[in-house]
Amino acid sequence: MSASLADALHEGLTALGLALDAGQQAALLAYLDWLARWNRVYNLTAVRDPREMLTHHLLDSLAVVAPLRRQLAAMGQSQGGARLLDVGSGGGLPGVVLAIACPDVQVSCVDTVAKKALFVQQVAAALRLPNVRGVHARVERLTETFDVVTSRAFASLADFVHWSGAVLAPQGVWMAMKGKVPHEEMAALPPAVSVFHVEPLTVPGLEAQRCIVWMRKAAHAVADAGGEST
Ligand SMILES: C[S@@+](CC[C@H](N)C(=O)[O-])C[C@H]1O[C@@H](n2cnc3c(N)ncnc32)[C@H](O)[C@@H]1O
Repeated sequence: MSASLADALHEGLTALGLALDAGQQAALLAYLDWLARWNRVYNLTAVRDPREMLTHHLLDSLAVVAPLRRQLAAMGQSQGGARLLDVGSGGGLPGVVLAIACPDVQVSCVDTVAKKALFVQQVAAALRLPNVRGVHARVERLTETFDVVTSRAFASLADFVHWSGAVLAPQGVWMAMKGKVPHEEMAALPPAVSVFHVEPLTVPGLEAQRCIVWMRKAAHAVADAGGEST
């Protein structure tokens, strides 16, 4: 990767207020390199220019790191041991980026397309990321539970929570990465799901609007399901 990409990443991290060490920054650039090189074979992303990929994919995903850390702290979850599922992860966005930035969080990236899950597995091995794995499955078929279930460019909020409801731990949270605040999608959510925060994001170098829609299972829904605290 060129020095200018490394500089651009460094600038982006500074703008986001994220302190990642040299090893983490090198891993992010190596991941970008993998994405760029394997894009044609795996059809991972429509964005092909490395500089654009840095902004649209890496920095876009890195923008949720600080909010994620704050949320885990609020949940009383030290990052160590927290389990995160990235639904419809494709080439590992945001899952691989979050795994690099938060080495104590255990990240699973699930996708229905085998070659995408395989790509994540290959990246995890090549970059020596023991806390990330690619899972080839429909999210509806998974049986484990997770503290945080996230997605980016995946589905409407209603479909996202419907398909991943069974894998969210009773006290867990959904972290949906969205563009503009999706008022209509929020209005279409079932009563068993409550939005507790809509968090605006600023992505360095990106003009477009971004936000996180934080959701959890409504208290009555957890009680009805006989849920217990994690
Ligand atoms: C538009 S891509 C987004 C990829 C990535 N999150 C990103 O931001 O670049 C949506 C992905 O969801 C996957 N997908 C669709 N339905 C799924 C399901 N039920 N379970 C798991 N993955 C699914 C697709 O195979 C596709 O890779």
